[in-house]
Formats: sequence, C-alpha cells, structure tokens
Amino acid sequence: MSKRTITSFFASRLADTASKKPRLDSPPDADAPPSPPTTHPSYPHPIAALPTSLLTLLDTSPPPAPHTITKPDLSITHYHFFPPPTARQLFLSLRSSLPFYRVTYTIKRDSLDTTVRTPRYTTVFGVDANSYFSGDSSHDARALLDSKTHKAVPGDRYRNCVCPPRPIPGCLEVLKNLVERETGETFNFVLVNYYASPSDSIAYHSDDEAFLGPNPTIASLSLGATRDFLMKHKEDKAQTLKLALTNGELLVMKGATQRKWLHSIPKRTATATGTWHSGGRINITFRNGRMLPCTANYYRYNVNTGPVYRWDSARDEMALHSPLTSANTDTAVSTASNPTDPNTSTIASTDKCKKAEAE
Ligand SMILES: O=C(O)CCC(=O)C(=O)O
Ligand SMILES: [Fe+2]
Repeated sequence: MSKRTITSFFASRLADTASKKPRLDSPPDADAPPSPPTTHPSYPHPIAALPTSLLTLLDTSPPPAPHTITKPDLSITHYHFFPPPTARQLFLSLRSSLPFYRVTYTIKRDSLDTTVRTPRYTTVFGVDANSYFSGDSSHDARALLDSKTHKAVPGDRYRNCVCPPRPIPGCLEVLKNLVERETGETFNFVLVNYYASPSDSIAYHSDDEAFLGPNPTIASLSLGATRDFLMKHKEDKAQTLKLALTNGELLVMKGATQRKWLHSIPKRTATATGTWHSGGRINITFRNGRMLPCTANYYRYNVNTGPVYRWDSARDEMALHSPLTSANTDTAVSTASNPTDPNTSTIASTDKCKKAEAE
C-alpha cells in the first residue's frame, strides 16, 4: 500500500504538471527507430512495442485531476488518464499486438463437472512477489529469479501453472510505469480483458483473493468503447454505484473496496449501448500478487490451455492464431494439480469459482 498521503500525492502531481516533467522514465527520442518487439520463450509470438509517436504522446499528456467517490467502505479515485485520441491509438496498438484467449474451464457445481466459458477475451503477464524476471523487456531470454536469493527459481516452483509465467512485455511495462508513478503503488501483474461486443461481460465479483493480501489496490485502465461498470455493497443492498467507463479513464480501487463491494461489466444489447462503437473495449488491471498461488490462478483463468487469438485486421475481428493443439479445457490442470501443494490455492479457486458461477 502507498505510504504517501493524499496531500503529498496531489502536491507531486501538481508539481509534475507545472514543470511539464516527462511522464516516462526514459522519454522517447522522436528520431529513434521503433523499438523491436518483446520476445520471450513463454510467448506464443513476439509482442510489438508501442510506436515511438505514441510513446511521445504518452510522455507529454499530463492527466487531469483525479476525482474521488464517497460511499461507505469504498475508496475509488478515477481520472481521464490519457486524452481520448491517445487512448484510441493505445487501444488499436494493444488489440493488434497482444495474444488473447477465450478461456474455458471446468468447476464442480452440485458435485457435477460444469464447463464455464469466459464471456470475453483475456490475457495475463507477470509473476508473484516470490519471483521476478531478470533484465528488462529489451532482453529476450529473461530468466525467472527468486526474489530473496536472486538465483534461478527452483524448477518445481510453478509446476502447477498451466504455462510458464510470462514477463510483462514492453508495451504494457510502459503503462505499468505510468500507473505506478501516478498511484505510488507497485504492481507485478497486468491482466487484460478484451470485450469484443456488448454481450461480452464480467459477472459480479470482487478481486479479494487471499493471495493479493488484505485491502489490495487495483488500478484499472479503460480503452476503447464505453461500458457500464456496476458496483454493489456486499451487505448494504441500498448501496450501489454505476460508472460509465470511457476511453482513457483510470480507476484506482483501494482499501476495503474489494472486501466490501462487488463489481461487474454487465452484458448489453447493441441497441441499448448508445455509446458503443465497433472495435470493442480493452480493460487493463494492474495488481500486486503477493503469494505463490496467485501465479497459477491468474494463468489458469486468463490463459489456460486453449488456442491463441490475435487481431485480424483484414477480417476486423479476433481470429485463431494457433491450431487447436489441446482441448480448451483445464483437464490437464486438474490432473497436474496437487491439492496438498501450497501452489494450489483452494481459497483462490473458490473465490474465482464464485465469480465463474454467474458467468
Ligand atoms: O473491465 C473492467 O472494467 C473490469 C474488469 C474486472 O473487474 C476484472 O478483470 O477483474
Ligand atoms: Fe474485477
């Protein structure tokens, strides 16, 4: 959690804006050739860097003042983090560069195996606080190191993970750095949702898994189409909130918010979504996973064993990138999981299954 007070937070923001201090740690050189894509053995394909012209826009656009929302047990700050034209370019760039998944998994419901199809595209990068990747996104053979010993992680540490953890690619690292600078927090996971149509959604849930620690801070960036973000208090049914999240908006949820409130992006019909425009919406959440089970959980529910989708600009839609090599179920995971292993979090799975049941 940030140790900065609200006053110092605003003071540093105002000072940054007043001095037109660059927002990026290494401001782009306008004449520099575009950065190469980020590559890593754990990626299904190289992930393109953001164009230099876009990095310049990100670097020079100071965010306007944050707004706070006052409700019981709620700590939310939101602001227009990027101007809409910049956010639109970011949306187009990330939609075409990232690998996405349409995850399917099985859960036990009334002791029967039930298949859940996640109603949106997802992807995830990062690793929990016990490990980190050597080097930076310009290195293509980044090794997973132990946070205490700084040596290679024991080979079996992520054996329950559906795939090896993936380092955060350059295009998302840039955004993480900007959000960290703004919030005073640090994050080690970047989760991405792509809502291709108004019927893509996320059911009511809270991101309160034990592996995030108590009172987690979650920063959430919206790019592309406007979608309604609904919130309701877990106990006081009279307490509800509806925000229309627009292109370039950043929402920072803190304190008791996850413990006391649920949130969702409900399905909408195309006609009811007056502000919908074709192309969909990307949501990026920045999180700090403190405990080992976080990694297996996030890769299971956001990548899993199914095929990769990539944006097909000719067809103007997501298209299968890789042939289906294994069934898009988590059978492999269930058989690989060892319930007595601390990597297999029953708390986490239970939390996520609650989310899944309504999807
Ligand atoms: O798309 C959004 O704004 C919310 C996504 C979300 O709640 C999540 O990924 O946990
Ligand atoms: Fe969430």
